[in-house]
Amino acid sequence: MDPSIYLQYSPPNGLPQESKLATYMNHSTVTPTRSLNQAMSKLSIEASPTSSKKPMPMTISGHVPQQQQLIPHPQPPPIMTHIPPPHLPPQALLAHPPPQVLIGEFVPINYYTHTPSHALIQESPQSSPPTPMPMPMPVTTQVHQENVGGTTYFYSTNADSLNASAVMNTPAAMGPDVMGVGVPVASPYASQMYAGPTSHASANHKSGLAQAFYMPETIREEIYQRAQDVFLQHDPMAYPDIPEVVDRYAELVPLEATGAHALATSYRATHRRRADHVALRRLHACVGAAAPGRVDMWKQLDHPNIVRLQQCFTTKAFGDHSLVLVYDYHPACITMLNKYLGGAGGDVNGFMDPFSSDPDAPRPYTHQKNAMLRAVATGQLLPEAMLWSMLVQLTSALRAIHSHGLACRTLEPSKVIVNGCRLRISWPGIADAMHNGSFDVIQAQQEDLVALGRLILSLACRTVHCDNINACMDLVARTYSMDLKNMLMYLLTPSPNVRRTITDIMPMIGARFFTQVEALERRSDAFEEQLVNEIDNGRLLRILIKLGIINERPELNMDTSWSETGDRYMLKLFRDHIFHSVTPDGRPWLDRAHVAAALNNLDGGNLDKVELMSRDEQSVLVVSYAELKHCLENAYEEVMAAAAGP
Ligand SMILES: Nc1ncnc2c1ncn2[C@@H]1O[C@H](COP(=O)(O)OP(=O)(O)OP(=O)(O)O)[C@@H](O)[C@H]1O
Repeated sequence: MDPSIYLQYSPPNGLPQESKLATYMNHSTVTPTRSLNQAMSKLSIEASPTSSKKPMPMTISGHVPQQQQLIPHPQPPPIMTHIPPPHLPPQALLAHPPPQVLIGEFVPINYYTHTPSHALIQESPQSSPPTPMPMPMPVTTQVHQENVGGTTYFYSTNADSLNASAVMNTPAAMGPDVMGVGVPVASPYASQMYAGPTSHASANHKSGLAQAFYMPETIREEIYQRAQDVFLQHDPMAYPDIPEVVDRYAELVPLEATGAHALATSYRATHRRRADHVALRRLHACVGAAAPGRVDMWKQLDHPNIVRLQQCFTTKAFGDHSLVLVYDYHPACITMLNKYLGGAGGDVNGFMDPFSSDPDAPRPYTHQKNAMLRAVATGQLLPEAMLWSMLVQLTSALRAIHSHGLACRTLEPSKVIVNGCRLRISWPGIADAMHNGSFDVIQAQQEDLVALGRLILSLACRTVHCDNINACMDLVARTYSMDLKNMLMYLLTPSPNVRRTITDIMPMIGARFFTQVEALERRSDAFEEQLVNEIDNGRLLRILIKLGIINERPELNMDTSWSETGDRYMLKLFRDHIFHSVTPDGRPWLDRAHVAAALNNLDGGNLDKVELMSRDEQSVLVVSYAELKHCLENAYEEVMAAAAGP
């Protein structure tokens, strides 16, 4: 706008020419998008409809507020107090999580506590997702101002905006229900609006709408634990014998304490170029080369219940002729032995090794029986559903291995790792890498089935000392179903004349496959829902980044007042509105729902109005989020253009 036009008008409570607000009103409406420019040309300017208000011709991207918005505020707020627009619920980004209930580790049916849906409605009646609005066109408009109790209010008015509002209220814009023809109308801004929680998530699993916005504690804990594991710093001086670099890998950290005469050692390492983590299994002084054919077959095997073998190489970096196998690294995993069987001691009750030199140590049979009875008495036996879940996962892994013409040969509690409710066979292919001689694969596969039976029996009795099969089966029969007992009997009693296959036990698992599938579906629902929230959080973060880049920028293109004038001044006031609002008695008003709602409205660029008060509390500007979004886009484009250079 030509400043002379502005100077012609000097209202009694008008803005001084150098006012920052005036610089906003003077701002250019050149929009960053071509379509908006084209739309602008179709719009016309109309005179102010209300004679009581003083027209100030200016160019502003905005819309005529509804009639009631033009009526002066009867009691203008004496201080900067903003009432939060109640349209949108807060996002997960912005608050501490409420407590969650962990339900079932292996059968993760429910990640949330249940609450009837009426509770949700009471808690936050205005939490429905906003109606996406069409993008306002930058139009030449008129601004009215009025002074109420010493505060000047500015409104933009324009007949075209009224038309825009009218368009908003057409049946087509209101969606299929209003139109009554069932034709959904897609909003071009749907991707920018928070869609709210899904009905199945909020109605079935949560104890309040607030929980819809925060990640369930179980998921958060799992993810934090993994991150913690990955970012754990190790002192390189603590492992002086470990080489700095082994082949393409560096930063080796032992995964376990090993004795001086260990035959194998495991490390976490980092790929020097890709920077991702891997798990290395080093076989000490392994002179014979690995059987290349079978190791290659293991590399082909990609299964969710088997740790993937990436490569295998020999090295002298450790001072001997070591064979190193490289596997995918699964952070924060724990061996089944440590998790369910009490670690190296071998049972969950922490009894001593029955073969120890201690004369008071219980003898194997007594020890075994005591361990089992103690587990029953103290309620430490695992739920049957969990055992079936493990059986399904391990059976699935063995099925993949056997169908590749391989045999596991190392299925034991210390060679299965657990991550949450996922089991994986760890260090697969080690036996084939160590012994390159030929062996009977069919026989080895039969032994895998027995090993599977022993593993499940150990878990059922919560002890690795399962040599007395009869006593163990007794316990299983007393505690678990006949189906489980029959399955274990089948696995543990090989018949020399009958060749069994892993598929033979599938009918014995039967409908429990469905239970497992349902549990996984529920788990994936829970994760998907969190993903939706995180996508929205990312959107809010991006808009915050844009605001941060613009607000308080010391200078742009040698203009030191850039961030304080024009569009940027509006954004500064908006930043105050979001983050620096105060209560009527002057205390900071900290409402994260307000922050999230304001950012969502800004991102959506809808036509709702927001009152922005200048810091001297002399003026209040009533603008739509659409205008603010326009200001944001303009200012950000300016910064980007400056960053790109001439
Ligand atoms: N792929 C993997 N990713 C991350 N950690 C793993 C992986 N495989 C195994 N681990 C972890 O490495 C550690 C050592 O595993 P390892 O199999 O060497 O255990 P172990 O009981 O000491 O067996 P062994 O006596 O045969 O060495 C365990 O804590 C296990 O959780």
